[in-house]
Amino acid sequence: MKPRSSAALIQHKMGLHNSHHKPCPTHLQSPINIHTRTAKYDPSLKPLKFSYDPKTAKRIVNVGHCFNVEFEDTCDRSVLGEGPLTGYYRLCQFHFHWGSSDKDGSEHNIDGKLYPAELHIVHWNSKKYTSFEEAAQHSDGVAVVGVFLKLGDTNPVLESIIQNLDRVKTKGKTCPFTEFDLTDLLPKDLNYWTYMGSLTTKPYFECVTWIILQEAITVSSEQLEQFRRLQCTSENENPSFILENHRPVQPLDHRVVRSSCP
Ligand SMILES: NS(=O)(=O)c1ccc(NCc2ccco2)cc1
Ligand SMILES: [Zn+2]
Repeated sequence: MKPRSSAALIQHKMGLHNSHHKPCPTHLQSPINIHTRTAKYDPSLKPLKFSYDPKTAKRIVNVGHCFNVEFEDTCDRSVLGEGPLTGYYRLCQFHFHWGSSDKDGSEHNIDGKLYPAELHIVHWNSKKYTSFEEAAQHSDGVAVVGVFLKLGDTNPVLESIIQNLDRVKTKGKTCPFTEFDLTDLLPKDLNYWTYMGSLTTKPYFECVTWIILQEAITVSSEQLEQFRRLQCTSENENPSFILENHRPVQPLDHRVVRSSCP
């Protein structure tokens, strides 16, 4: 790259490196492709600390573009702490993203590799804010743990969720779902990548500290088929199915992905 003159350097530093003299906006959108060789090991990153109370599991809701497993989040009984976070974040729900075939479905990619599905465990900063909706308006408001699902044997813990899906087949339906230990769904190895990003569905707020686990959990092809039998229509409409609900990857811009291990 040709050397910059001092004037051009100053302009560049001030972000005036374009003709219309406005700094070009950087987007902090998610998901992204994680280029593992460019991720930077950060020894100051702490191990993740999951403190989930199975009694806070409440219900499963078909929200139209996916299903949410919701938790009681009126107090700090199930929280995620440490890791890249300051303080602890309160668990509010988890959900999945999947594709119309086993060839794609995850939102984040690893070195361009797509997984057939991705689990998102959603938490919000209950020390500073009073609800998820309020927290989602702030850059330090939300923390989402992403876990890849890879094709393999039937996952018995996933099965305990999937066996309820015929009770929430259509949009808006709910069913009780209690006494669930979410830590049973996590992989053994809790090493992670982390970066600042956004919600991957409307309203796409740039409020998320993303924490992507490096080890995947398994899901069988038959279990993925059950996800695709959920309907995005309500019970009195002609049925159409949630065949896929994953967002394409977004530009990384100047963001750096950090890794908890070298
Ligand atoms: N896929 S995800 O984990 O990034 C995610 C998580 C949560 C919401 N919530 C959507 C919402 C409602 C009010 C404000 O925001 C949307 C997307
Ligand atoms: Zn999600």
